[in-house]
Amino acid sequence: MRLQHASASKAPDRWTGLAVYGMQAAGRWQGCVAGDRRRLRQACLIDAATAATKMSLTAFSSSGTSMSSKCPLGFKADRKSDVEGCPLGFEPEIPEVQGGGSLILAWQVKGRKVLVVGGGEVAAGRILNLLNADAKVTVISPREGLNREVEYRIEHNQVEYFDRVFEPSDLDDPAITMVLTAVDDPAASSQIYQLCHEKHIPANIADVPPECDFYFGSVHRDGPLQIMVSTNGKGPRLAAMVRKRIAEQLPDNVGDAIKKVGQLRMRLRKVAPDIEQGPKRMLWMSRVCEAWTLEDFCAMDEADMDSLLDFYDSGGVPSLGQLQQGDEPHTTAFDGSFGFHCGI
Ligand SMILES: C[C@@]1(CC(=O)O)c2cc3[nH]c(cc4nc(cc5[nH]c(cc(n2)[C@H]1CCC(=O)O)[C@@](C)(CC(=O)O)[C@@H]5CCC(=O)O)C(CC(=O)O)=C4CCC(=O)O)c(CCC(=O)O)c3CC(=O)O
Ligand SMILES: NC(=O)C1=CN([C@@H]2O[C@H](COP(=O)(O)OP(=O)(O)OC[C@H]3O[C@@H](n4cnc5c(N)ncnc54)[C@H](O)[C@@H]3O)[C@@H](O)[C@H]2O)C=CC1
Repeated sequence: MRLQHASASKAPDRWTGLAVYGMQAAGRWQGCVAGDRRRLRQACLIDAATAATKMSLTAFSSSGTSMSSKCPLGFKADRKSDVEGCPLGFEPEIPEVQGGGSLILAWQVKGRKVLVVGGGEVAAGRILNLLNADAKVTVISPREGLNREVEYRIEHNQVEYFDRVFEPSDLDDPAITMVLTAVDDPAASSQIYQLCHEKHIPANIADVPPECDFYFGSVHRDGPLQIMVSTNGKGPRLAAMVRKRIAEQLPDNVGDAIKKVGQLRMRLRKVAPDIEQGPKRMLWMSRVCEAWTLEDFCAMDEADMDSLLDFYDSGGVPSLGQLQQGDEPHTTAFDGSFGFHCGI
């Protein structure tokens, strides 16, 4: 019998804390993976190919719950004591809760009705954010207070417009998904918030953070890429500074690179459409993303994409350079080792 402990080394930021134990008994490899639930799910993906061919993998969550239901290939479930009895032991890594933050989401408002009250500079920024997300925007604000940008949106029919102050009946339309106020009248702001609250309409009241169901953040946009920075109300101007610093670090055409990855993923789904292919598809796509740099994706063209997809069946992941030199896919099956070695 031979014992082997292998921990992930390829991408330590992602895999720290994951341990894979392999044991060879009667000529057959038995493996168990120790780590938290998230890592176990990743581990199950990593080892999908291996398990299907060479390993019998047993996975446990840190609470001892069997992970079999989560494992794409239905790994054999067993008892936690088997892990505890594992000669190398393990330290499950449980993410620490850091309360006081916001739940950052990418809200899909496409085609939904959003009411903006106010037509000044802050409203102009809100309207742009909404139009960028394909929302149907209604603006309510007296004409004399309109900012030039808001006037432009109205003139070009990019928004629906009512030339008057807010009235409570403006909230009667059940199609209203969200309300944003940016007015220079604190009493009006609080009244609108109260009404939205009663009607369960999520609202952002620009001048009153405690009366916001959600805050805006500083957003970097490049095609499909959006990066939002929030300081949770502490320093909005700093949010903009951090956003600019992050954007400076990115390759110029990273938005295009992301579009291309989107195409690659769609084409991959055509090459491997079956639901059972899901784990292999995700594993291969993850490996490509880890092996290639952002700059590689920026440089990838249609022909590279086609050649790359030719490697999917074998599970191989060529570098961009290899693709461009015309390397052919290997015919041998992918061993599933994903950068760590289990001595199989
Ligand atoms: C809580 C929040 C609620 C919300 O608006 O959703 C909020 C609240 C308030 N902002 C105020 C002031 C300023 N806000 C900005 C700029 C931005 N403010 C944004 C978001 C947020 N602002 C939310 C928290 C987000 C976070 O903390 O991360 C950004 C990120 C996004 C956006 O607005 O789209 C956008 C930068 C976008 C970019 O440039 O990329 C500037 C700078 C400038 O205009 O250049 C100033 C002046 C300088 C200063 O005061 O710091 C005031 C005081 C008003 C007063 O004193 O009267 C309040 C109310 C209060 O704090 O009480
Ligand atoms: N959250 C944020 O990022 C920021 C918030 N603010 C706050 O946002 C608010 C708006 O700021 P600005 O756009 O610079 O002001 P602004 O004075 O340029 O615009 C206010 C707009 O609200 C309209 N308005 C006033 N009362 C109204 C009502 N009852 N119904 C409909 N429209 C009405 C005015 O006609 C005008 O178009 C201010 O209270 C300001 O303190 C200011 C800077 C940043």
